[in-house]
Amino acid sequence: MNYLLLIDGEWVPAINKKSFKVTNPANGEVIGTVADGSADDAIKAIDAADRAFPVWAAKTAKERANILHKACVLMRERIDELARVLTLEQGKPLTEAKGEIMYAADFVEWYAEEAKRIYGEIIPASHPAKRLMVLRQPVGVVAAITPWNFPAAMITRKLAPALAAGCTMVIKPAEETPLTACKLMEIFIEAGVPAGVVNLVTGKDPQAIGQVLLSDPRVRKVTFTGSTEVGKLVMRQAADTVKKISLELGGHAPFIIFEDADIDTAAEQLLASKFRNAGQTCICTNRIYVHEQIADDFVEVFAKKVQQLKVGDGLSGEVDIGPLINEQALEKVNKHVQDAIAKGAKLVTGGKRIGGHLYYEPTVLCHVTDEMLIQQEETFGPVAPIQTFEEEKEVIQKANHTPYGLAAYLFTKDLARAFRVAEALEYGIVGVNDGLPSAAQAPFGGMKESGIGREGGKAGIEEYLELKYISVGGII
Ligand SMILES: NC(=O)c1ccc[n+]([C@@H]2O[C@H](COP(=O)([O-])OP(=O)(O)OC[C@H]3O[C@@H](n4cnc5c(N)ncnc54)[C@H](O)[C@@H]3O)[C@@H](O)[C@H]2O)c1
Ligand SMILES: O=C[C@H](O)CS(=O)(=O)O
Repeated sequence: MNYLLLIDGEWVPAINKKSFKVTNPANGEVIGTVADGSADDAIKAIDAADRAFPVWAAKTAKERANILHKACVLMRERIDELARVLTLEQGKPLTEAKGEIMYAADFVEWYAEEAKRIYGEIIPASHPAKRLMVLRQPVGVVAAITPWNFPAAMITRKLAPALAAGCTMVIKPAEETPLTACKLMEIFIEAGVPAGVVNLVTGKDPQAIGQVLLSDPRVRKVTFTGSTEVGKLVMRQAADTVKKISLELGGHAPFIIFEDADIDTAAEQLLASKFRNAGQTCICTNRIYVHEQIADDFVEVFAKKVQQLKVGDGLSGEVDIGPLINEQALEKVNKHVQDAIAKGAKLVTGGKRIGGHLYYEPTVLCHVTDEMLIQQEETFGPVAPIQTFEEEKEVIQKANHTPYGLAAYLFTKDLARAFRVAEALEYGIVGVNDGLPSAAQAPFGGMKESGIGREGGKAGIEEYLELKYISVGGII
């Protein structure tokens, strides 16, 4: 697979004619090459998006919706091809990759429908000769910067509402997973997206491309998904031209299991929340709080399930956990495990690298304390650190004691406690007896240093719209 940049409806080489290799994290093999775009290519892409904006914005909602519906159909028809490329470059098991493609297509379907419901308002005037109204209009050219862990869904979660609203877009995908982005562009072109409406600038140097996307005054909106560290940098750079901004950043999810919870259900849901994508999702559980009354039983049940997990190449059949994305990621995971053990945690299962490549054993630690790095930093790997608690108020304080505020989980059969605790948790997403809350029709996003804005659901399209208030006088 060898791809170029998509600019103004054409696949073109980078101006510097450079390209870079894409490798399979399961074995290090080269699986393709893509253009190594730079600042000059980003400028050309913005030129194209700027030219295309008035024409795309002038299309009817139905015309935009029809194209999005077609793209969704094509994604679902090509799920096997898309999922295989996604697993090859990102590493997740094929079943998870297919799940991601379905999830990504759901955003396209949802916003194909929402495109036709961008309603305005008529406001009762306080003067008889006036008429007050509000229009919702597309923001304009959007820059999208996306991460490697969900290379399809993190693009369509932005592209679909932006196109539905009438915006045009320049996308810079993660350098680790550009091929899925290229495949998606082929689909949107085939679905009928006109030249220049969506542009793709791949590159090994995100800073050079980002610098242009974040400073060009023609870009009126930046939507970023990635680490909190880079998100802060993006926010600073976007401030100089006062761009609208959406940030979907890091998380550090607490998973609270009360004494009345069903142990097997909580263990199954924790397995899903913790080990999906080898623990490389922004809403993966990162801290586990089990009530002291059930802690021993829970750890025994959970550890047995973890030991059943199969680790290997995501393309090789029945695998539950694929490789981590790169050496740095694996080193961080191992650092968290070794730090915890050095500070008194007990290793229940796992705890080491497997073989010569980027595989790490699914790991459970108990007797974890707040002083350990794993309780403070986003691990982004297959490690489940467990500590106990006694009182509801205590565990809520612990759960909220973090700069992050993306997702949290609680398990109880007590309805009053479910609402009391869910309302007290300082997180944008709360799973109550549910370890997998994400859905295209729901608003996804965080509080505090986990982000600004929401993606998905009704809220997700507002990020790409400007409200215009029109006051008409002299109507006698
Ligand atoms: N909240 C969410 O919805 C969500 C979803 C997925 C991932 N994430 C978070 O993303 C992180 C993992 O993804 P990642 O490793 O790709 O994050 P990252 O911040 O390293 O990179 C994200 C994107 O930013 C680009 N980038 C990096 N430095 C840049 C710069 N100086 N200027 C412009 N762009 C730059 C990268 O090339 C990539 O496209 C985790 O923290 C995870 O929690 C959050
Ligand atoms: O990692 C970030 C994704 O947003 C996770 S999810 O697939 O949306 O739950």
